[in-house]
Amino acid sequence: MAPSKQYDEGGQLQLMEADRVEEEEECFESIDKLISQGINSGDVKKLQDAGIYTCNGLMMHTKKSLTGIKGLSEAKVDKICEAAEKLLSQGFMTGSDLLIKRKSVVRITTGSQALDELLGGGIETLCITEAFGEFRSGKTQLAHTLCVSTQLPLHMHGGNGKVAYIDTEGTFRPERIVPIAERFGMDANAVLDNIIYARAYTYEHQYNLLLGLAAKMAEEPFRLLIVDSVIALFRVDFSGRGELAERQQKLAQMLSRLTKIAEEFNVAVYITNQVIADPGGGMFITDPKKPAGGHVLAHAATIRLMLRKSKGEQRVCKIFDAPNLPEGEAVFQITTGGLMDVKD
Ligand SMILES: Nc1ncnc2c1ncn2[C@@H]1O[C@H](COP(=O)(O)OP(=O)(O)OP(=O)(O)O)[C@@H](O)[C@H]1O
Repeated sequence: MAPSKQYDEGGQLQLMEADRVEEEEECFESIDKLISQGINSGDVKKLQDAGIYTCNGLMMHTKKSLTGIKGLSEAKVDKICEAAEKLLSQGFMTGSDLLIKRKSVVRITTGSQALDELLGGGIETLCITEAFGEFRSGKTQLAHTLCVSTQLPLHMHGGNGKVAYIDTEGTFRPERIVPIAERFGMDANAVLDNIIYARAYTYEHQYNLLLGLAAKMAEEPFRLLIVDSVIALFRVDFSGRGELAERQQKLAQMLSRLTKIAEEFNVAVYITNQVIADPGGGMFITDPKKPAGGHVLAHAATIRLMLRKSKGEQRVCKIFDAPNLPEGEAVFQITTGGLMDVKD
């Protein structure tokens, strides 16, 4: 479908944020800047072809993996890394500097004030937030709401950015976006145009999509990446105990990629996870279910949320694990306009 004329002329983000651009500051150094440090453009192109679009992203690769790129010798890689180090001041920083860096964290509203308060303001950029829970507990509906709220301006608790959505189960519904956008007073077509969507069919496909995203994120202001669900394809593509070690290793690689994207582009990463029966949970535990993915997922996700059904369209979110949030629960409801507070 051709984009609407209104979108051609500006787009939702530009329309809503024309007067607030000063709040945005680029959080990364483009890989092209290496040219000013004496690296030839052919070698920069090789890095881009390998999915590396920023100097920050480059520093997240080991030299071993960089020499694996066709045409880059060890000597070249050393020179490239030296040049990137000059552009970035990485290494130790003071606590105060880190506090300033943390100020760039954006918190994106979930649509429910109660849930936002539980989360300290909303879904955070620079880290991975995981939601797990049984089917119909609201994981995908939260993803849909975030697709819209991320595009709100910062003063409306949005992220003023675009959204990338990787769907492994085929549950994304663009038609759900329309009433959610209307609820926030946004133009639904523009909102849909600011979401890039890909359906993944294998875990390898899922990983390759992440590699391709770096190019897009280096060019346009993204603020949210959704992977719904992060684990489903791993559970299909690897079977049995015999393949468990390999599955966990590949899952760790994928999650490491997600963490790096979050930090490289100041993006919020929202992933959904499934629950599995926990026979070790003991007979006194009323609902012996635990998140899938084991320790690998537990370590990668910074904020882990457990969703469960309550009466009617009401759902409960519990902080399962988070470094700086107190334990607690929030009740919200799923409506046509997305997640909202429960009205008494
Ligand atoms: N338009 C709507 N209005 C109100 N509630 C809705 C609407 N669309 C979906 N829901 C509610 O959302 C629920 C589905 O939630 P969701 O798809 O987020 O579940 P999930 O946790 O992702 O589950 P799964 O693991 O099956 O993907 C439905 O059961 C329904 O109650």
